[in-house]
Amino acid sequence: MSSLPRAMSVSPELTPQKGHLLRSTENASPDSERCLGGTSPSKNVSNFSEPCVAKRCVWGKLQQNTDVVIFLAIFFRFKRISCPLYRGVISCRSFYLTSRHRGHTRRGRKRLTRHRRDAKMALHPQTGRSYGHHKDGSEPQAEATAQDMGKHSSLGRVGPDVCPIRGLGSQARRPRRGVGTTSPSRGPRPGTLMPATRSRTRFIHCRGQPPRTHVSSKRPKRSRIHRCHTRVPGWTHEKQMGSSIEEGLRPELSRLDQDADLLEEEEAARLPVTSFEGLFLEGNKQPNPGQGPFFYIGGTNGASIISSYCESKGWQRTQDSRCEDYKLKWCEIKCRDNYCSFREGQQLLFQLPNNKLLTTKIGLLSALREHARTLSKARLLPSTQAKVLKMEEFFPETYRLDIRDERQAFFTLFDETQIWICKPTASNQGKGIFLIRSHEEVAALQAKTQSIEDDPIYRKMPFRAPQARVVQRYVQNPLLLDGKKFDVRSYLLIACAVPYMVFFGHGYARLTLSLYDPHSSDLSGHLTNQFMQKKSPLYMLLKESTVWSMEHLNRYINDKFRKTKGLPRDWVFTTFTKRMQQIMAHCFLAVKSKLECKLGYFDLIGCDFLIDENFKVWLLEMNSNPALHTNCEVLKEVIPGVVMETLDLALETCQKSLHSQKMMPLLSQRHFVLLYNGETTDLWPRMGGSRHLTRLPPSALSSVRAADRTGARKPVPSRDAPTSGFRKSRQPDSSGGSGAESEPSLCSGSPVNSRDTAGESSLGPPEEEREEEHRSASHRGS
Ligand SMILES: Nc1ncnc2c1ncn2[C@@H]1O[C@H](COP(=O)(O)OP(=O)(O)OP(=O)(O)O)[C@@H](O)[C@H]1O
Ligand SMILES: [Mg+2]
Ligand SMILES: [Mg+2]
Repeated sequence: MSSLPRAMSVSPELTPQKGHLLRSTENASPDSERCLGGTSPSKNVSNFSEPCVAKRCVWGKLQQNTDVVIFLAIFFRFKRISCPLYRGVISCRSFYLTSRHRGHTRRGRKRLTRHRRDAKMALHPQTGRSYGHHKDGSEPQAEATAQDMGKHSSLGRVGPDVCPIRGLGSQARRPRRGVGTTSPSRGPRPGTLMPATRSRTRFIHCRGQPPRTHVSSKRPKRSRIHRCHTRVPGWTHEKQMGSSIEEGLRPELSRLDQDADLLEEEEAARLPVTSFEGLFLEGNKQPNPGQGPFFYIGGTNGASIISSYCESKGWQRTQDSRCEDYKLKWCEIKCRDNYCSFREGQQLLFQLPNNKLLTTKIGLLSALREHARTLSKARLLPSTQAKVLKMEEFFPETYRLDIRDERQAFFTLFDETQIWICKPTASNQGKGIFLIRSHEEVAALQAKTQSIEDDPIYRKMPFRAPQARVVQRYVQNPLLLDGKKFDVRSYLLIACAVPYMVFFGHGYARLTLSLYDPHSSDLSGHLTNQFMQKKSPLYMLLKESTVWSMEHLNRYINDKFRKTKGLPRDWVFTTFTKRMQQIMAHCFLAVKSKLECKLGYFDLIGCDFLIDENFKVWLLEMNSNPALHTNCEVLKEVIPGVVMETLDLALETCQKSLHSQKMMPLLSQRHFVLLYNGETTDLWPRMGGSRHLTRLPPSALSSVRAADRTGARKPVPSRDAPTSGFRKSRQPDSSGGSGAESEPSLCSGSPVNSRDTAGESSLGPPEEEREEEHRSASHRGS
């Protein structure tokens, strides 16, 4: 407790208004007694603008009645009421963080020095003395410390290691034991800004935001987060701890931060490119403990791979989800705040904010439908007669159950010769899926949806409302591998969003454990997800057989079907690969103009394909946050490569975009295949201004090169399958797709402002949004 007066004496002579405020809060002189004795807060605030009076108040009171001050400090600490003292403390901390951060740069230090000198002169024009001097000459210890510091270091010298708020700097940087000058070599450590053993230091740092680790040359703007109120659908709405306290203080804080912000913005305006360079070019640096660069991983999906990648670059992992000074953030679950505080061009953030346009079942269906409408209109134009991929050629017939007309259409067309599969829009891992085969099952579904629609309570309960669902025609005749059903997981990588750099990547095949029987009611034979297979007691024994590499699949198909079905050699790496690429490019184009893009956003989307016995390729769905587990040997081989190349490409493309460099060739491109190069296709601003894509007029849009290379990964040579010819092979596409197929020039031309039809009328608010918001924390990529 003895250190409390020192804490409260922090920053007497310092800098502009921040220091003034703090001093004012400590007023115990006649002036301040009036304040504390019940003057209105507004009056108190006005008093703060009189620094000299306030300063005298502080020291007078401290000197006379330290215990009263201590008591009041504790009182306000616990009461958390909006009072000058409290505001002052907040301001002090805020300014401390700001200044400390600015002190990281040489220019920042110079500015601080100049700024302080000005402040000192303003406070003591006659004497030129800057520090709190009491009429009686007495000084609290912190004051003495401050003066000591002044002696040891020149008066105006302020280094990065000396907090501009005197006394607080040394306290902030190390435990209070042995207060004195701070070693210049000592930097702040994240999470250890203030020693927890001292109530005074806790007092200061418990307010406002939790300790953060400021590393980059630009101060994270706390206020920006809170200023951003846009409710972006599709993410969890995390409440920041302590935000309510700060909300109440926002006007004061923003006013008080103004100076620092202005200074910093000036500074940032001078040095933007250097800071970007620093950010993206400093890979493989020696780690500097506690100093970053930082990365944050939310969840466990792929965490160890991402983590080792980042650590190999010399970055440090932070566990603070609110850390804003990160270089890379990879979260399983999208969080609105991440996007609000995102610093374009300085950071990498995994997942596009509205990737649900592709990665929910209703989103994808709606996007494809709308794209089909646009394309059909375009087809009427004589200049766009090229063959276009049709949705029904690769996407099983699907109906939304949350739209009455569609539901009715499905109930009407159903007959018992078909099987349908009913899936929740935004779920994964096969959860909530069931098959519909009989009229009874249809009737039950009809009754359920009807009762839900009729129930007003359900409609009003946002979290209890039934999930929006689709029914999809079940592909009854899948290609089987040794009698087992399988699907193929591939990847759509949006490595860069400004300009778009979109890639295709091979994944693996997922097989069921049991033999396929279309009439079986056991879902584990119908659903090929690993999650479903893991439920089987045989899984641990046979898990290696449930995941095949693409090479294995290729060999198998070569061996078993090449002759009997008249397939080209290496069908998997030629025709099939090309078809997947076409489909992915088509889907991407369907949403291209609607995705929210900022430089630094990147996304890895898992795409599931089913091959039927006629070798027709079906897209089943696209997944955000695809599973990156490595619990099988094949996954151990495939997944780390996918993740690391994803990160490499995201870094390289972002860096090139930032520096207006040509994207190609990409040094980090290994297995991924470029599907879409926005640099050559879109008009986009290279630097400065809004980074939102500027669209060319439709007539100027060139055709999309859906696939500039056919095979992403070379097949492992099999005895009878020499690899030499696999890239050249251009055999007829037995899946029905044409090798020469490309999108016409208008294919990407859905209007910029066109609405996402995923938000069409439904049972109350769009279900997919609600669902996505409330995906449980245990949600894992699948
Ligand atoms: N139309 C269909 N015809 C045949 N099988 C299908 C169809 N749709 C889905 N399946 C099977 O059901 C499985 C789960 O479907 P889907 O992938 O759409 O659901 P999910 O819950 O999102 O699963 P995940 O995200 O884990 O892949 C697929 O892997 C596939 O085996
Ligand atoms: Mg899925
Ligand atoms: Mg799937």
